[in-house]
Amino acid sequence: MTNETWGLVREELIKRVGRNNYVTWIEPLKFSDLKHGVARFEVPTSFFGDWVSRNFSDHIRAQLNTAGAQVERVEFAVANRPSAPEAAVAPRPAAAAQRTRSATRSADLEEVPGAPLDARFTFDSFVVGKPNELAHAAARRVAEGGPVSFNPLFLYGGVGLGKTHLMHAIAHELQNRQPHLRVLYLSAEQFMYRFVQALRERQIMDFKELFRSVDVLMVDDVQFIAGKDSTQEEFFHTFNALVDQNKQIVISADRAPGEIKDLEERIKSRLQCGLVVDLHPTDYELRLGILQQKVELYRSQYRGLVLSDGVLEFLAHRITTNVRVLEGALTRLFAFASLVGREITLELTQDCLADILRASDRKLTIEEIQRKVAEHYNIRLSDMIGPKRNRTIARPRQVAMYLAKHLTPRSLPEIGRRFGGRDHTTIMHGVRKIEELMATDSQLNDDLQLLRRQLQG
Ligand SMILES: Nc1ncnc2c1ncn2[C@@H]1O[C@H](COP(=O)(O)OP(=O)(O)OP(=O)(O)O)[C@@H](O)[C@H]1O
Repeated sequence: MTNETWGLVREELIKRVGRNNYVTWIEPLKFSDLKHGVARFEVPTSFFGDWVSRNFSDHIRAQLNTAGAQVERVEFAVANRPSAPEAAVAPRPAAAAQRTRSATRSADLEEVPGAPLDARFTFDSFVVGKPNELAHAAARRVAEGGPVSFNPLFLYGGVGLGKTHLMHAIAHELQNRQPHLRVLYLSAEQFMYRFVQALRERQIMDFKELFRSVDVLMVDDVQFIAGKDSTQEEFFHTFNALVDQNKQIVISADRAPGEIKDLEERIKSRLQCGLVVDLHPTDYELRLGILQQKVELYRSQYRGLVLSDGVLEFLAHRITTNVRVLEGALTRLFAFASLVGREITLELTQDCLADILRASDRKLTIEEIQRKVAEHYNIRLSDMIGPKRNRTIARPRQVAMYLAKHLTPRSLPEIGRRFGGRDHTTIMHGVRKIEELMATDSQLNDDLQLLRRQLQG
């Protein structure tokens, strides 16, 4: 294979990986040689090589094979040249246009090595509903890039509710509005990975400098660093340095800062300093809105497909787990219907999505609620059904009664039986007590929200 052939193959990869990824990760690859089924490429840094290898080597291999080259493996090696400091990091996503425009700027200014952004995750494609309107409004405010009004913006919520989507949307918007800003988006896992690599390669000063020199830092899934002491420590210092310089930070996690176990107290309290907003579980209207938007997108891809009335409503009603599952269901349905060339009817939907529908139907049991609540309050499961009356036991028990009443279809006597044979009036009293306390006790409200989220997945 020649360099020229690689040039052509490379262009084809845009379709697979998107333009941003292409510009950041594929274009800089230099083809070295292809021998015995191994295609070798030169990369600017070892981080770059690791990243491309982990994220894009399958795409590259597949594309090379499609073009007729016989490739079993793709390897990346750092170019053999004196290491200039600026060669130690990868270019920032979508920075190519800027790179040509501002060729005179110092090299390190242009090199912010973040994770690739998903081109589909924009504000335009984000459907707003009651459960996410506050998170959306806060994200929009940050994306305007005006004076920093809250720092950090902390977005949290259950699996697949749109945290990553909103973070990418902020990054896209900032890059469009203010291309000179250095926006760094990465997951907490990548933060740790980069930190460990910097330690190993004795480049910790470069690491510090780099992370302290961005204008906007976005870290996804921060709960990942809980319990990882030196990473937490480094994160803490980075965080402080940026806040001191009045740089915007956006963080996401699967739960509120105070609820992340094994996260240092000082980090928890810093994370709570800005605006903490919750992406609530979706409601029916939001799910329907998301499905309608997706169908619009699919119309161009699957021309001629007919969708019967009531199918989207059925899906929005039945698949309540998370948006990722909902999207997956719709994608499968359209692909299947187009393969068999049939109209998407309710019947076809039920057949094609039987497994997903069954999984979504899973009923929550009172035992699961008791177990989760006991774990949350750190009491023994046996105390849920036992006779103890002291408040540290009785209150969690009432919380479990309340959740059993609201999250399962069980009657009060049935719930009573599962709580060690208690009378239905005791259950009613417990439920009322919690309802009363909810009016004044914000900690209790937080606990209930978290538990609901965990139980309803
Ligand atoms: N309000 C929304 N409008 C449109 N799409 C959405 C919305 N919420 C979520 N999605 C879509 O659902 C999928 C999952 O969202 P995302 O990856 O942002 O979830 P997450 O909250 O980061 O989940 P995780 O906890 O797994 O990291 C994505 O494809 C995203 O585009």
